[in-house]
Amino acid sequence: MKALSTAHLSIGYGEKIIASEVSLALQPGQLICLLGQNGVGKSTLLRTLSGTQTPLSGEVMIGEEKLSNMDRKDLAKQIGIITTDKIGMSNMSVRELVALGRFPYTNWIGKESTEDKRKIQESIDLCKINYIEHAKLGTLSDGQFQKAMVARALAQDTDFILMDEPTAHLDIVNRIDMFGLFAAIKSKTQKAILVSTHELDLSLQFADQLWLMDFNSAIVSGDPASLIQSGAITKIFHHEEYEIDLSNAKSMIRRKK
Ligand SMILES: Nc1ncnc2c1ncn2[C@@H]1O[C@H](COP(=O)(O)OP(=O)(O)OP(=O)(O)O)[C@@H](O)[C@H]1O
Repeated sequence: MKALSTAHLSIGYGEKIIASEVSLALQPGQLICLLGQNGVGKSTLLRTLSGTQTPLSGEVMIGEEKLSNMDRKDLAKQIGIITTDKIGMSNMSVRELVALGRFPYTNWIGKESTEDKRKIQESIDLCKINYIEHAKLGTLSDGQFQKAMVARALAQDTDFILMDEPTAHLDIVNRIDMFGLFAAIKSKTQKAILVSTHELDLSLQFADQLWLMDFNSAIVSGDPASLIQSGAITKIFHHEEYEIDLSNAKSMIRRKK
């Protein structure tokens, strides 16, 4: 499996540059959390890495191949993206949503092959949503819906899964559950997962690497322990009156004995 990487990448909108000279790589089997304050550009970076937004300059690549040279269907076989957009298909069942992940593989009639059926079932099993397989999307809780969206991305069977704030609106139990799911997917499938999130404590606990975005600064990457030690994390969440105490951050959540 190849890496998703960037070279001399600038991201933004027209004259508005959000980040430039971005040099990052997402490797197979890695769970990376992208952290930063509201409005710093996390969604913009995720969209650009997924090929849904055009870079201002520079390139995003899979191995040696430029995303800009790939057609949409090939790209959809390599990168899956889950955004916070609520899809307006409340009458669709969970299984039907997951099956949508197979769209880059199905033929023009859209008929499911044995392989499609197997991938759909595997994804539903891994996300442990069998009990709501036939439920309509409109009847799901936010947590159930998010898991169904992850299952859809899994069914798409891409090497890279990018997620934009997948735990927004979830309670603490479901947030832990989601991050546990990402870790399980990573270990079982060796897929590369990039999650944009505001969950600092869970990111420190579960991520192999963090990418830290700050205004008017280069994106900093590294493993959680070294970024705590270097002060890089407290720097991006600076506040005039408060400071983040990370001395116990990694021990907030513990696996039960
Ligand atoms: N379509 C757009 N056109 C112009 N500017 C935009 C557009 N979308 C976002 N922006 C701006 O780009 C900047 C980065 O936005 P982005 O949504 O990437 O931030 P974010 O880090 O994901 O924020 P949050 O944590 O609040 O979701 C913001 O200043 C935002 O206003």
